[in-house]
Amino acid sequence: MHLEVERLCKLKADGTFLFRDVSLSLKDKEILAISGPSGSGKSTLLKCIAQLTLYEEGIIYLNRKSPEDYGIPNWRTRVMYVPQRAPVMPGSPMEFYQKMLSFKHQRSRNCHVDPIEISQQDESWDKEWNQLSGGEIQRISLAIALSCKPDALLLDEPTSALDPDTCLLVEESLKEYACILVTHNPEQERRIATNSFMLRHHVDTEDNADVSIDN
Ligand SMILES: Nc1ncnc2c1ncn2[C@@H]1O[C@H](COP(=O)(O)OP(=O)(O)OP(=O)(O)O)[C@@H](O)[C@H]1O
Repeated sequence: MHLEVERLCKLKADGTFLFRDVSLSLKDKEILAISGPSGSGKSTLLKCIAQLTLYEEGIIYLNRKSPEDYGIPNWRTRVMYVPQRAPVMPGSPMEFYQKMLSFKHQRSRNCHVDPIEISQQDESWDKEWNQLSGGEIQRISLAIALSCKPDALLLDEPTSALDPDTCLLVEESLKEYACILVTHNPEQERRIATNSFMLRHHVDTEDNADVSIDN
């Protein structure tokens, strides 16, 4: 697996750069940590890579194929974004998971593992989403994503609502995957990141690239 991002640029609504010329590379079992101040564009960067948000310039490849080569729905099952907070949804996590499995692009991948086993919390799966704690929602959302075995996981502060012990458990489980992970926790970055960068507020001077990481 090789995910490559080359010179990705994203403009804000006012026409100035949110970030400019971000380049990065991710391979199997690597964890790339992204830190940086609030509003510097970390979540937006992940959403651009997942093809959930448009960007102005740049190219993204998975195994040398573009999102268009895969088709966007297929790309999103392979390069999967997990938001910091799951949107409020009706029903239970199990209903959500069953529905997700019925989507053509998930069905065709046919490589799911049991998310209940991954989450190690049987009792939460049949409750309504709105009866779960922030930490329970975070663990279940991550377990659903891991169970789909995406090629790359794009994780937006995946442990921000977890207690320290659960956080360490989740970190251990991530080491098997290729992840780009947004974190505000320098200790977490030290514990699990194989590579890292800080996204700062963009200063618009000539040829001012924000990040370039090449493995
Ligand atoms: N699709 C979009 N197009 C243009 N600008 C956007 C888009 N989505 C978000 N933004 C703007 O980009 C800025 C950065 O938002 P983003 O959520 O990416 O920051 P962040 O670094 O993840 O912040 P935090 O650490 O607080 O979560 C915000 O000002 C937001 O309004």
